[in-house]
Amino acid sequence: MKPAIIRAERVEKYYAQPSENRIQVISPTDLSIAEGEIVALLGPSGSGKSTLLRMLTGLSVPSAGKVFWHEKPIAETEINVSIVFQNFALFPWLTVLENVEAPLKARGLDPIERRRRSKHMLDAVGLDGFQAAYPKELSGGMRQRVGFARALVVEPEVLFMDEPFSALDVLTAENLRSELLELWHKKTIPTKSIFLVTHNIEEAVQLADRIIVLGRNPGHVRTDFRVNLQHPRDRKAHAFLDLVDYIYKVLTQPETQPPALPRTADGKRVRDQRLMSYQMLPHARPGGIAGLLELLLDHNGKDDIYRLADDLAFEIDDLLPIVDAASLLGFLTVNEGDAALTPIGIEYANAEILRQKDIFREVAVENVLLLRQIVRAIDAKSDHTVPEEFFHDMLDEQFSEEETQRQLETAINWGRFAELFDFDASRRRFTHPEALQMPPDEDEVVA
Ligand SMILES: Nc1ncnc2c1ncn2[C@@H]1O[C@H](COP(=O)(O)OP(=O)(O)OP(=O)(O)O)[C@@H](O)[C@H]1O
Repeated sequence: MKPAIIRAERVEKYYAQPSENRIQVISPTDLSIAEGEIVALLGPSGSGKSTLLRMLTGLSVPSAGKVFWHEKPIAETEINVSIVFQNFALFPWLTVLENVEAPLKARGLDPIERRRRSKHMLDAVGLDGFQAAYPKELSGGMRQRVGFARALVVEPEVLFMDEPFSALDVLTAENLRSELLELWHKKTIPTKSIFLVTHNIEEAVQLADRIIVLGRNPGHVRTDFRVNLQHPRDRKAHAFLDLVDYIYKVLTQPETQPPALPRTADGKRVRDQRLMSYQMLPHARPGGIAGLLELLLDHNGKDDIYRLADDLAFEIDDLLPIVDAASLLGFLTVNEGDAALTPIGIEYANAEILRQKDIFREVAVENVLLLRQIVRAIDAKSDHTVPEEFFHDMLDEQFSEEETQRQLETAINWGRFAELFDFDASRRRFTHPEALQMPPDEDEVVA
């Protein structure tokens, strides 16, 4: 095996919370990127893909562990990487040519040389003739070509890409992917390795020599394997589909053997989200859950999750939260990448909307601690209202601020659908579902 260009040794990332606790985003992880390979990093939303990319590129300092560039600590050496972002991240006030020249200017290259190199790179990505255009005049696909040209013009040893094709339409993305592969295989670019973060399984199998799949809570490597398929890869070939299916299985299979609970260097308590008192609610809407169950019913109550995603033209990131939510509520079970309806799931899929609400209410209270607590708190209060802040403060012991907001949004959404409670957005209070509109506070009354 070729020597590593970048090597991460037991890197981890955690974030401090207002309390003593810390949120562990990445548990201690070893990972290396070697010369000559395209590595794809897959994983569900929130598994820490971007966080890992940022640590490998030196953009973010690990909370513990080390990252080496050619075996030297990354902070102590000059590294040669560039990153292509999902949202292009171009400078809108600069022309296409000036955007591509920008990193060379930052590296102090003289104007003639930087213009020569930039024009050459614009030609290579098919943008000759667009040098004087501004980003806003270009389509998404063209903008991302500029993104590629700007990343490649510095001749990075490792090219990092964070979901570079996901903001593009299917055909444009396909086109750019094959052009990138061509540049790579024909060695038009001197880049020695490519590291791609994606949530698109087929994209990973199409491009990568090696695929790493992350799991969540906290982020950790679930599998890391080589893809030994010849290029160009045939998406319909058995070997291709087998790999796609395998990755789906890994992503949908519950992890029965959790890795050891991490410890921080200074001995502070690190929370493992698996051991939290609140389970993380998957962000799915009741309508989406019902849609999935109905589709499964049409498929005789059981099907491969990969096939379901294909039927729905969903990407795994869109489908997984719905599958997770349906599983949490007891509507289906997941085994070896297959989802199967449970008896209550079958009843739900066949029911009319009012009966669906009744069933949802029962299973939600039974299975979701947060909803149970909200209902109990409303019942216990004489005015039958509870401030959102109360639950916010409990949740943010365990989740980031952003995730706390998302958890509350999902709880409100589910609670409203099941008519367990209502939410008064102006007062930020949970209320009884049949509560009469409260009169405004006296000081809010305008005389
Ligand atoms: N500053 C922060 N403070 C607390 N938690 C954070 C912070 N930044 C990120 N996180 C958490 O880290 C986790 C991993 O985030 P990250 O963006 O790396 O995941 P991802 O796999 O790239 O997700 P996606 O596919 O949705 O982009 C998330 O749960 C996120 O809420």
